[in-house]
Amino acid sequence: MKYKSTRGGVSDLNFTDAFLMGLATDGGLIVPQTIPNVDLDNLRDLDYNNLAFEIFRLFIDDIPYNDLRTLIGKSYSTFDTQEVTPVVKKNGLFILELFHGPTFAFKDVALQFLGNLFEYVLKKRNTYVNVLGATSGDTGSAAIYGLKGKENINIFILHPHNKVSKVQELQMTTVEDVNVYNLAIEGTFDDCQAIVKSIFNDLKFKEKYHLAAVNSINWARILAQIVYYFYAYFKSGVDKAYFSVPTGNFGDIFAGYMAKRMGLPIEKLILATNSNDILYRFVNYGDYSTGKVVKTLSPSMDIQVASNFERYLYYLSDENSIRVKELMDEFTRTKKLKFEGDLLKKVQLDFESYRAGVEDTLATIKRFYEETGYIVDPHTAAGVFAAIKAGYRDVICLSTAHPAKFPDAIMDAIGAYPEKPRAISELEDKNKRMWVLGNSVDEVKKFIEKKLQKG
Ligand SMILES: Cc1ncc(COP(=O)(O)O)c(C=O)c1O
Ligand SMILES: N[C@@H](CCOP(=O)(O)O)C(=O)O
Repeated sequence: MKYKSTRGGVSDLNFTDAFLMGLATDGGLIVPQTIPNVDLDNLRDLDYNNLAFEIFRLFIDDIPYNDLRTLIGKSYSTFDTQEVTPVVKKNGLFILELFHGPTFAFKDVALQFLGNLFEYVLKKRNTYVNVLGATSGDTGSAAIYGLKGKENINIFILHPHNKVSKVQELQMTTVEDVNVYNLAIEGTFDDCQAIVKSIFNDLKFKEKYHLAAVNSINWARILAQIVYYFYAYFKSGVDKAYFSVPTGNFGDIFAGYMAKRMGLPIEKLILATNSNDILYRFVNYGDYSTGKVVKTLSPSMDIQVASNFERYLYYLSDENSIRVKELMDEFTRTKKLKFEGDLLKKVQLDFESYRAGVEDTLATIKRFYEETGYIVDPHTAAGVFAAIKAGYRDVICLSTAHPAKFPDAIMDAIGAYPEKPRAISELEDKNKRMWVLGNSVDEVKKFIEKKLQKG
């Protein structure tokens, strides 16, 4: 399998080079040059690790199979269930529980693998990386847990200061390994993501400091997330699948789109947003224009500019890189894109979208709890809200985080705190380490330079 950029300036990369490149050097996102088709019958009865192996090997042909199996086994041995992503049925909905990893959010599924993959690749190539990432709360902790203490890796994670949940902040800032740097930026997640992309686009700086990516701009993230769509489809036993996906950066739902393109019978991808509704407006009205980021009960989805939108745009434009580049340049200039007619109809064949405001989120947590005794976190609640609105039978809702990461929202909804896993309750007593920086590319660059020169 070879990889190329959505903007056409990079092509014929093998998987490992695509993985290390992260953001393509022409500013685009990396995609596979072809999309493999799967034979569902060969995958149907596999356990999670074997399913992951069968899917990964369609996209990775430069890592020996035995090593790939070992990496997968090591990555998912840290989950609290062998199923890795179990599926439970509640009130006519399937809940795909993606929060059984070390940081209790779906990001662990990919980032446990990426941590081990970095370690493996760096050893093979006898080199090092400095990982740079942006987080609205969950990617940061999952990446830190995936990479902390690993040799030849430093990790710099930017989060919006005071805009992530208390538990999310503690998960990131209580890790004391010397290779971990938490930077709290005086801005929004969009600002953090823009700083990170701007630094990656400074190719001299990127090369000089061996920068690498852990956000979903890295193709390996998407790849690892494709697996659980297959897993949930087989576990649920549905014939045609409807997936409801709480969405912010468009990475998770894009993995579902890829699964569909690989032959998984997905009838519809239901895209759930919170009040930061740019993707809801895109799907329903063809209006992809940025608004102001607002703070909600689901902070990890408090995003306007969705990183992976460009990957979808590439397929929506029939893999026309010139068109993608034109559209992305227009978006950079005007902060808006408009889609109409047949193009919008094409979007609506794949997706439908609903927006859960604060009251919808609270009411969904409450109602679902009263009817089933099961507590969903505020992000999952947006997906459950959307699934109920859509009204299809047997929708599979991606449960992207454990409710204990957002105890205050749960208290507001049901009048009680969710049970805390020990790893979360222990956080309060630990030492914290973070640096508060302005919303400035230069400040972040200077910070990185200073820390790396010292080290
Ligand atoms: C708990 C949770 N749910 C949903 C999302 C949205 O996922 P994506 O950004 O892949 O659209 C995020 C952030 O990525 C998250 O942390
Ligand atoms: N919601 C995410 C934002 C970053 O998304 P990513 O999937 O591109 O890493 C978070 O929790 O950090």
